[in-house]
Formats: sequence, structure tokens, C-alpha cells
Amino acid sequence: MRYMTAGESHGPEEMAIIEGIPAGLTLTADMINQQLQRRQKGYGRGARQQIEHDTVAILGGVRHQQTLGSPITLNVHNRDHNNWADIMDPNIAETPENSTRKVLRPRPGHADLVGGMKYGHANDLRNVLERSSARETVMRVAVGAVAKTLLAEVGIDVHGFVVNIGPVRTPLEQLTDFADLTALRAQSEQFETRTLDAETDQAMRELIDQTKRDRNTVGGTVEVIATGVPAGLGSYVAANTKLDSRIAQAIVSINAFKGVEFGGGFANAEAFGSEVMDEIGWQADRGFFRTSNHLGGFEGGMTTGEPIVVKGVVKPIPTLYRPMESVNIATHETDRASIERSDTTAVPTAAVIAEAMVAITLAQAMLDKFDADQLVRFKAQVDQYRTELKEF
Ligand SMILES: Cc1cc2nc3c(=O)[nH]c(=O)nc-3n(C[C@H](O)[C@H](O)[C@H](O)COP(=O)(O)O)c2cc1C
Ligand SMILES: C=C(O[C@@H]1CC(C(=O)O)=C[C@@H](OP(=O)(O)O)[C@H]1O)C(=O)O
Repeated sequence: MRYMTAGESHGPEEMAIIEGIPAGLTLTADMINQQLQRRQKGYGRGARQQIEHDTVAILGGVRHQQTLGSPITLNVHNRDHNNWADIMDPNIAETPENSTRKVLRPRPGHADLVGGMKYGHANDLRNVLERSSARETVMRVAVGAVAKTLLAEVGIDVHGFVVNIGPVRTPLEQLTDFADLTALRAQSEQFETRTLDAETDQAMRELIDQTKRDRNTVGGTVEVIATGVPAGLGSYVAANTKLDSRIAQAIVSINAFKGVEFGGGFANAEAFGSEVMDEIGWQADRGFFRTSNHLGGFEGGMTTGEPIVVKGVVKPIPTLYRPMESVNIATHETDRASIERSDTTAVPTAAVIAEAMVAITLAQAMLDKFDADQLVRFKAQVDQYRTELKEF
């Protein structure tokens, strides 16, 4: 399964084409819209999310709510395009009237300067920021919704949670029961943590409010857990077949993500081997299992059959309303960076996007391993494989 997205942040549309989803999967716009709505929630975002009401149009690859096996085409309209129509119109040449809102003072931490140097956009760095914007992640979440729908057919569930925003951490106890990820979600639509007491919820809001008043931004950490994943996805035989490395790539491909860890991750570097390896057990009704999950569900680049637990580090938003020092690319004079309308934090949204990226990567691994033509055969092969694993 592969996919591609296209679209500029203030352009008319965001688009995605997915190739390789089996025929016979029930898919509706509502299923995708539920995930798009989750992406739009989250305390700390700017005014853009009030303008957008992201809803998907399914334009190809589906008939009577069933996938056909042909490429699935998805589309999300940018409502904000109305406010940028002349400036962003693909079909109207540049004129003095529509050549406004130029970006000439690159923002440190954003793609502006290097993107401009690379593609030769010396006239306007907007040509960079329109695509480097995390607006693109709306389509990743749409593609992720399709992946999650497929994975649910074979009992795989994937969920993203907020771990911390700046110094405010959710009370994150070691998980022993991964039975129901949806139930694990604390009842907080704003933060999507897996445990959240009123005090922490309040502390997070206060931190974000204070950061906004300070005209600053704040980052954090998110965690994605995937359950029901069979052992043996990915392989140790070659560098590019190791599934943990593909998941790491998928996470760091998201705007602003700067680090990844599996299971105990960086803390494992300070522990002894006896505290880190997951001991092996066997029961007739389960087959092989582990008594702990310090390694986050991977050995040798392969899934162990235990839940996948992966965390991602989200840096603070680069655009500051109290801009940092920069240089005007037209005059080469020192100046303050441009201010574009911006979020204070995007960590809660980042959890939903990271979930989508893990779901996409797992769906790809499953479709590499099992039949990708039709859902019935795909499911039968997964069942058969699970039986073989249990009987090993
Ligand atoms: C959901 C989300 C929303 C974001 N919103 C903003 C924003 O409002 N302003 C901004 O400067 N950066 C924002 N970013 C971060 C930039 O897109 C990102 O830092 C930039 O593309 C440079 O890429 P890099 O940080 O991966 O190096 C956001 C990121 C995510 C994941
Ligand atoms: C549009 C989204 O996020 C945007 C990501 C983003 C950036 O620079 O990454 C900058 C902001 O864009 P704008 O200036 O239009 O408000 C965010 O709102 C979205 O998530 O749907």
C-alpha cells in the first residue's frame, strides 16, 4: 500500500491517493471524518481550526461504501482558501494586487529559509511555507483512518495519547492491561491522554494560556500504542525491512517531530539488562508471550506480538509572536522573523497524527505480508498465520 498527498495550506484543496487497499472493505466518509474531527480538537491551537471544518469527499476507489481495489482518492476542502483566493489562485498570474502577504524574513525552526534557498523562491518564502505547513497532515489522518479501518478488521487497534506538554506530565503509570485502548483514553477531548486528573488538565491549560500570553510556544511528547499486532511483522534480514525503523521514519516525518523511542526507550540506556529484556512465557491457549514490554513490542526489527509502544518528541512551534532574530532575504539586513498566524502548541493534534502514521505503517506491513487483493482472503490469511504462531 502506498499513498501520496498534495495541496497547499491556503490553496483550494488537500488531496490524497491511496493505492493497494484490498477490495471489499466498508468505507464511508463518516468513518474518516471522525478521525479528522479528533485532529481538529486540542487546546492551544490558533484561529485556523475555527475556520476549518474538515470533512472528506471520497472521489474514487469506493462504490456503494465498499472499496474496489482501485486507488482511493480523498479530498478535503480548505475553507480558509476564500480568504486567500487571489494570493493562492493556481490559475492567475502574479500581479501587484495579488502579490501581498509576502514572507521575506524566514522564521527560525520553520522550513522557510532552507526551502527558499533550495527551490530558488527568493521572491517569496510563502512558496515554501504553504507546503511545509502541517496542514498537510489532514490528509495523513484521512489516509490513517482508512488504514485503521483495515486494521480493525483483523483486530488491530492503534491509539495516540499526549504524555506531556512542556513540563506538565500526565500521571503515566506503567501499563499492564492494554485490553481496550479506547477505554484507556481519559475523558478529555482536548488532550487525549490516557490518564488525566482535573489538576493536570488545569495545569496544562494554564501552561498553554501563560505561554500564549508570553507570545511563546511549547512542545511535548506523544505516545502511540498498537494492540493485536501479530508477531513477525517486519524482518531482521535487511536494514530496510526492520519495521521499528519504518515506524521511526513515519513518526519523524511528521512536522515538528524530533525524536522517537520504543518502550522504555532512552531510560533503558540507564538500566541493566535484567531490567530491560522481556522474559518469555508459553501457555497452551496463547502460545508464546512476554511477561513485560520494556522493548515496546520489537525484537530484531520484528513485532513480538506484544503491544507496540512508541513515543515521539514534538518540538515547540517555530512561529513566535515575539519573533526571534532573522535576516531579510531581499535586503540581507538583520530583522525580526515574520509572524504568521500560529498555534501555541500542537501536541494534542500531534498525538492523533502520530497514531495515523503508525496505523499507515502497520497497514503497509500487513499488506506486504498478506493478500492485498481482497479483504476476505486477507482476513483468512491473517487468521491462518495467527493459528500457526499459536501452534509454534
Ligand atoms: C499539528 C501541527 C501544527 C503546527 N502548527 C504550526 C504553526 O501554527 N506554526 C508554526 O510555525 N509551526 C507549526 N507546526 C510546526 C511546523 O509545521 C514545522 O516545525 C515546520 O514544518 C518545520 O519542520 P520541522 O519542525 O519538522 O523541522 C505545526 C506542526 C504540527 C504537527
Ligand atoms: C492548518 C493547519 O495547521 C497549520 C500548520 C502551520 C504550520 O506552519 O505548520 C501553521 C498554521 O497555519 P495558519 O497560518 O493557516 O493558521 C496552522 O494553522 C491544520 O492543522 O489544519
